[in-house]
Amino acid sequence: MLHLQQINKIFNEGTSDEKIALDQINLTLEKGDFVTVIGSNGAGKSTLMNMISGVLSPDVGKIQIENKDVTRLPEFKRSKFIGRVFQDPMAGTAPSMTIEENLAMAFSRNKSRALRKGVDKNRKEFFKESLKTLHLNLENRLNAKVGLLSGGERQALSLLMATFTQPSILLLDEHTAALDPSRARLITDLTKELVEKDQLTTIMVTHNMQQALDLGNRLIMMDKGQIILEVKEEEKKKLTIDLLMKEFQKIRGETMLSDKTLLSID
Ligand SMILES: Nc1ncnc2c1ncn2[C@@H]1O[C@H](COP(=O)(O)OP(=O)(O)OP(=O)(O)O)[C@@H](O)[C@H]1O
Repeated sequence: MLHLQQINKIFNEGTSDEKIALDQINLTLEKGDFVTVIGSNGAGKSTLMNMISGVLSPDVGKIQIENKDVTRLPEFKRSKFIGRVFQDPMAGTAPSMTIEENLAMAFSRNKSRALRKGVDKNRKEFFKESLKTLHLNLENRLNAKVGLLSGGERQALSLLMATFTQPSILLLDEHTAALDPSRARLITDLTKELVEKDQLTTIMVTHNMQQALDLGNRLIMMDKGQIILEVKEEEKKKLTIDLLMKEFQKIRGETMLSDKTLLSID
């Protein structure tokens, strides 16, 4: 479904600004896997998302989506495989267009898949039915300009637009971080519902550990461009924030120890 093989990304290579953003990343997601990604600032989480969506290409390594090698496929050609929701509620929708126009735009981006589902003829009905799943009464506001919606409503719409054509991969990039707690909860619940409904293969970056534990069947922790911890299924269900913190501490402790070792060698 998604296969990342030996992905490396170095920014400003060979300069004093050199930064290894991704270091030998190997990751395979099966259909329906929902992976939450945590890690400290600068760990490489956004770079990983940009690599999968095609915003960036790897220096070394291979990316496959649905068994197709997309490593050198530009973002606009990859978009038919990918749905993405960003942190900023303003990023995923066009404010001067109506809800219906926004949905139509998202729909046509992934038309071939959607057409196969035979929904093109009854598009308006399909949009309304899809909007109902948000429980925000937006199905009765098809002609409202999206710029008039609240942040939470816009983020819910972005989530719907990213998912309703059933992308091969759904990327959620701290998509609840800019919302107040009650709206964040609403979007978290919606995410769970929409992803489970269609068994979408999903990667979600979050700084909220509880959210990382509550959602998904897998969790990865990144640090300094590497995946340093992977937890799956039953093991993930048993995880707590405390355990995660201890694990994080342990791993970072080891890292600090090796830094000290290096310093002492110097
Ligand atoms: N375009 C770029 N040019 C130079 N360095 C970059 C670029 N993008 C990212 N980096 C660096 O690569 C490293 C990984 O960055 P990335 O944004 O992927 O981290 P992150 O885990 O998403 O962090 P955060 O949680 O703070 O958003 C960081 O050290 C960052 O400064």
